Amino acid sequence: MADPSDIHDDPGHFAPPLWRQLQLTAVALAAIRGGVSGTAAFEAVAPDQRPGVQSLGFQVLRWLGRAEALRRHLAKRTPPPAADALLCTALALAWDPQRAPYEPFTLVDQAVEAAKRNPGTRAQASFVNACLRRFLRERDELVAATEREPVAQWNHPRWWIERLKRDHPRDWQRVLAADNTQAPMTLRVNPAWGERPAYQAALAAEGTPSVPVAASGLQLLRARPVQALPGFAEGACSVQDAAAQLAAPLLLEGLLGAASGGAPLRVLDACAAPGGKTAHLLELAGPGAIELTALEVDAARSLRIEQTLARLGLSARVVVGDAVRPPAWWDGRPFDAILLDAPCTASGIVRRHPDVRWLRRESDIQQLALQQAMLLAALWPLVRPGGRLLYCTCSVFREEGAHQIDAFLAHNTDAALLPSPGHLLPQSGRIAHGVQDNALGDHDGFFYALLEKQPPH
Ligand SMILES: C[S@@+](CC[C@H](N)C(=O)[O-])C[C@H]1O[C@@H](n2cnc3c(N)ncnc32)[C@H](O)[C@@H]1O
Repeated sequence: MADPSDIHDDPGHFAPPLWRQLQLTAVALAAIRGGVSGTAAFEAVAPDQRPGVQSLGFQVLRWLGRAEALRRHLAKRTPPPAADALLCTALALAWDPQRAPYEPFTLVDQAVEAAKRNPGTRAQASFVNACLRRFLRERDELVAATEREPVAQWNHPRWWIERLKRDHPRDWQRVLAADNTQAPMTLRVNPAWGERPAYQAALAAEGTPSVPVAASGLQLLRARPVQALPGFAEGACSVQDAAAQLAAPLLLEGLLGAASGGAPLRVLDACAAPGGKTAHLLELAGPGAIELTALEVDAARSLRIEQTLARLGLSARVVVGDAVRPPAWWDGRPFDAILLDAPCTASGIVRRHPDVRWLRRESDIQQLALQQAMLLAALWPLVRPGGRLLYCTCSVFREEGAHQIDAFLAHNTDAALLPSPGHLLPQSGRIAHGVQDNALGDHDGFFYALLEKQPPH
């Protein structure tokens, strides 16, 4: 999937009339309901209109459970998809006056205008008008009537809520609440450019205050387009969530410098695109310290690794291949360290991808867990005795995290679990609110397990 850090719901500079933005937002919602990813749905919007539409769209996706519940109360029969998407768009934006981006009556007026001006919804314009005017009159009663429905209350599918209750009985409510917040923009400073305090000062000089996170990160107090960041095009920094910034140090710390005879460490990044963690491994190791292979099954996505590395002035051996089938791409020499950032449900990065919860099916978890187990089984033989494999996913579900590793350890007696973060739950705000796993403040949900291969007896 796309790099989670690519997306920021930062309102744009140019804004077309609100009715047009609502139309485009509803089109994106209809596409997502049809199975298109949020990234693709918003990329289909013209570039000058995209920031505003994406900002509205993210808000709609965060409150879609509530909007759909309200729509069911307002209309017994589901209207045609285009009209339903527009109705739900307006309801998601207007249901809570505290969070509404415009006055609710303005949103209603403009949604009706949007319905009238689109030939695909014109026939339902008076129906949309009637539903939304009734919503304005009876808002408090309608909202109260939906309050007891978990999907309306938490804005996640029912199965997701149940799964979180089971997986994180103490923290499920906090995780769901965090999922519905807007994630901050977090950067990783490239040490080849300079020290973190120097980059923080450069940002501050341009009016962007920030706070340090993780070992080399900065959390911006106000998001900015990446091209406006000082030195971005020249590789001064990368956009990467604080939890994702743990991967490279976890894998390399203790190994760097301890390698045999000063030879570079042989490192494999097995699921590498778009290359965020590949680049961090190279930055952390410094020139010549590691010999890195970045493997990616998707040829088109592998180009993004090349682009990431070129911008940062780094280099690796980028290989298109399937990690489950090493004979096709492996030279037979064991690796000192392998990063397995496995494909997963992405249930930990819902703040940055609010569409994910609506696109996933519960059966995806099992399917992805099977893929992850196959990747682990295929890559473990490639680790040298005494070497390491770091398994990670951006998922909060235990089947893709702790349960996966428990099963792996039960079947691989030569594997030992080194001290690892385990499940990091997504959290918004700088202050830890008692989610015990978290020590970083504000970050996405991740799972990390660092495995060491025991030398043969
Ligand atoms: C979670 S993303 C990796 C993100 C990346 N590590 C980063 O930090 O920028 C998972 C990647 O694994 C790739 N992938 C999935 N199955 C694979 C396989 N069997 N072999 C190699 N790559 C695979 C996907 O195409 C996707 O690009």
